[in-house]
Amino acid sequence: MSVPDNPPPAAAGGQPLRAPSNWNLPNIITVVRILLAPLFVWMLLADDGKDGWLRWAAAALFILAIATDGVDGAIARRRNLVTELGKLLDPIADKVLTGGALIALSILGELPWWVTIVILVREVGITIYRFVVIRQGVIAASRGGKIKTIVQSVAISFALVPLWTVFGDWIYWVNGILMTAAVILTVVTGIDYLWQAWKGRKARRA
Ligand SMILES: O=P(O)(O)OC[C@H](O)CO
Repeated sequence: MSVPDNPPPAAAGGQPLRAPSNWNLPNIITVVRILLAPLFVWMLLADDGKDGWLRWAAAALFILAIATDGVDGAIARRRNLVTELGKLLDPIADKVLTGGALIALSILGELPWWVTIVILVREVGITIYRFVVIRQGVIAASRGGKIKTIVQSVAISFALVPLWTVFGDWIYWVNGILMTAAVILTVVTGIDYLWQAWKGRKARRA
């Protein structure tokens, strides 16, 4: 999730207030979300992905970490704690969480590697692009990018929670449809970032 630009907070006399410190609550929440990734990946792989308590706990941890996506941004906006670091870190946290889950699912043989690779190439590519153009300001997540992350998160949650043990094998069809939607949105939104960048460059040259 990204945080929309906020006007700099102004004091009563119209003087801008000091920029918020990078080490504020929303950014700390974002860092904690990143640190949860290796933990749930380890929990998932520790028992070879078997549908025991470790699998359920790993899935619960992923859902908790990804569901707090909106929390850091909401606190940042409400308390005027929006920082450039936060805008950069937030999509990275999403990518570390979803990327970690996808790699673990592929290692377990539950998700084809090509799906993981296609998604990772797009996510890493857009992250590198953000760093390359960082001098012109951080590129916040687009609306499509936010929808993509929600669909990815739902698809990965369905793949992680061993719902087939409760509902039967038809749940694999649901997982397949969700993951297909996630891949399509991931590719389309990645192309859209590049298209917008190309249009912006062309406009600046004109
Ligand atoms: O489209 P991206 O790569 O900016 O990612 C979107 C963020 O994950 C939304 O929270």
